[in-house]
Amino acid sequence: MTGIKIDGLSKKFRKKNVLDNISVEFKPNKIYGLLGRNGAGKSTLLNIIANRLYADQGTLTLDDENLVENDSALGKLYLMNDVDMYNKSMRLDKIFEYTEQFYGSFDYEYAEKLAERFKIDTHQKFGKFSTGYHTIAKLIIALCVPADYIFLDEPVLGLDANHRTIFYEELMTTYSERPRTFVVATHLIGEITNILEHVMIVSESKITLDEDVEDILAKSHLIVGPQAETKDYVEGLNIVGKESLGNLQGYYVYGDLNDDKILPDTVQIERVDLQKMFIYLTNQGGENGVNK
Ligand SMILES: Nc1ncnc2c1ncn2[C@@H]1O[C@H](COP(=O)(O)OP(=O)(O)OP(=O)(O)O)[C@@H](O)[C@H]1O
Repeated sequence: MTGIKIDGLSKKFRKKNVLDNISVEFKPNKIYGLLGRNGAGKSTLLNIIANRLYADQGTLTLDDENLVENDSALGKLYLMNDVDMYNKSMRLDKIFEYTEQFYGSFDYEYAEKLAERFKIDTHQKFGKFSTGYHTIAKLIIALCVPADYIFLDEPVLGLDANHRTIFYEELMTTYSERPRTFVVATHLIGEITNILEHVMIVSESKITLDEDVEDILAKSHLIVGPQAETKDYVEGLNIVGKESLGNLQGYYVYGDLNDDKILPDTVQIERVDLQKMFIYLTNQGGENGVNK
């Protein structure tokens, strides 16, 4: 099992490069975050993987098999996004059956448990759900299909705080009970941070970060102290963000610190809030991309 491999993928809309020569891998049994600002190209990438759009260039494979127009490989993945694949007049429980026909099985027991937790009526017609319940209906399907690669494009849009919490809890539970790969694309970094194992950032048509969260943490530093000394200490380092903390200045640095420089007594290296680091790294990209 080698996972999904994307090599040299490019996509233009009219003359605009949306994805430019991207190479990434999604390995089995891992939770990925695909982060990036609005319009960065996250949905385009997921749509290409799921064959809903075609790339201009590049190769896509799943366990070394070509993923383009290959039903057996496509049956191993599922994409949930804002496009509705279902007839509005179909009841949710009928959609479960329809999904089973396509994917070969469906976890009805878990779907029922999720329906109870979210308090959704599975006899309701798909087109009759409120915005939040519409998303919940699609999330239940995504968590109950037997696919090995589940892509969730902005999965919590329209959900209230309580429903978002249930979703994150259930994602973790189902992942531990039946490991598979989840790729969560979002520009709302906040609450998702704690459940990610690997993060990719899309910015200006490139992947500007592709690392395990553990490694990102090891490379992330917050240097805090009086303005002049701190500025002097961080000079030449890869500063990705800056904030004032009362009379003190904080610099978010991604990458190695300078071992040859002595840290002044007044300056400290503090624990980084990962959520903030992702926001800075996501906003950066382009010329100052962290991998450049
Ligand atoms: N069918 C299309 N025709 C023309 N341009 C498109 C099309 N789909 C996407 N784009 C453009 O491609 C770029 C990337 O869009 P995409 O939806 O992939 O971004 P995203 O990262 O998913 O953004 P968001 O977080 O806002 O959903 C945007 O500039 C968008 O306007």
